[in-house]
Amino acid sequence: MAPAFGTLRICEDAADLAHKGATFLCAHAAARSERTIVALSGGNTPKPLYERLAQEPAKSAMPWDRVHWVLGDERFVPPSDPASNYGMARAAFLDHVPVPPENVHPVRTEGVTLDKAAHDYEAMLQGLYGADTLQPGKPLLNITLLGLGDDGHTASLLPHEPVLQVRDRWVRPCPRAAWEERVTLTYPAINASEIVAFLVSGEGKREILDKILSGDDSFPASHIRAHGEVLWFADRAAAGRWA
Ligand SMILES: O=C1O[C@H](COP(=O)(O)O)[C@@H](O)[C@H](O)[C@H]1O
Repeated sequence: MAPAFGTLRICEDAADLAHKGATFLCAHAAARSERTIVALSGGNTPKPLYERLAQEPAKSAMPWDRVHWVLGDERFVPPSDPASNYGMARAAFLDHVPVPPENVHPVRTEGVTLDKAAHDYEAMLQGLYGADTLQPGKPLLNITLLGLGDDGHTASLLPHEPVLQVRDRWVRPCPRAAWEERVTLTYPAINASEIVAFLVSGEGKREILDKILSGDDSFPASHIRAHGEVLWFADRAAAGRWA
């Protein structure tokens, strides 16, 4: 049985998922002679993968000087807050690797309004892209890592939120999110990725992953696509009958 979209990469467990994800990221970036832009996901699942990036062999394999790191979404809290996606990525790997500071692009969450944070992040992405309009065939992001919430959300594309309807902006604030305020990349921005890699781990994600792979299109994550390929890195606990 083939997934409704994308390709499954089955991993034995969470540790194997972190290993395979980090290996994939390093290999892809190392194979490119030009700049690679990686969008990081937040939440709990990617942390072990990020920690791998700060360890050998990934630390030496990653061409740090030509990889840029952006956030797929961010909680509107200071980096020191445990909920901060940037704070988590820093603690897990960015503070421990030879990445040039100008290659790291956090969402500003202090001293600005939520709207301005989203506006400025969009402007930053447009600067990286070199245009304020997405061009057919020219990806905005090279690799976008995404998680999968048990409600089917991904990035901060939360079920029933107005941001799901946005087609003309790359970054939007999420003022009415179910949890804390957030900033998120929109469908047009995420779907302008060369590769999207979902990271899905644990039995708690089995039901939602099964629904999405089976073609249920009622969830935010069901509408993610890529210029190139969508990969599902899923451990056996999450993949269930798909493994
Ligand atoms: O893509 C994402 O997905 C997660 C789901 O997180 P997890 O903790 O269940 O792995 C989401 O909340 C996060 O902000 C986002 O980047």
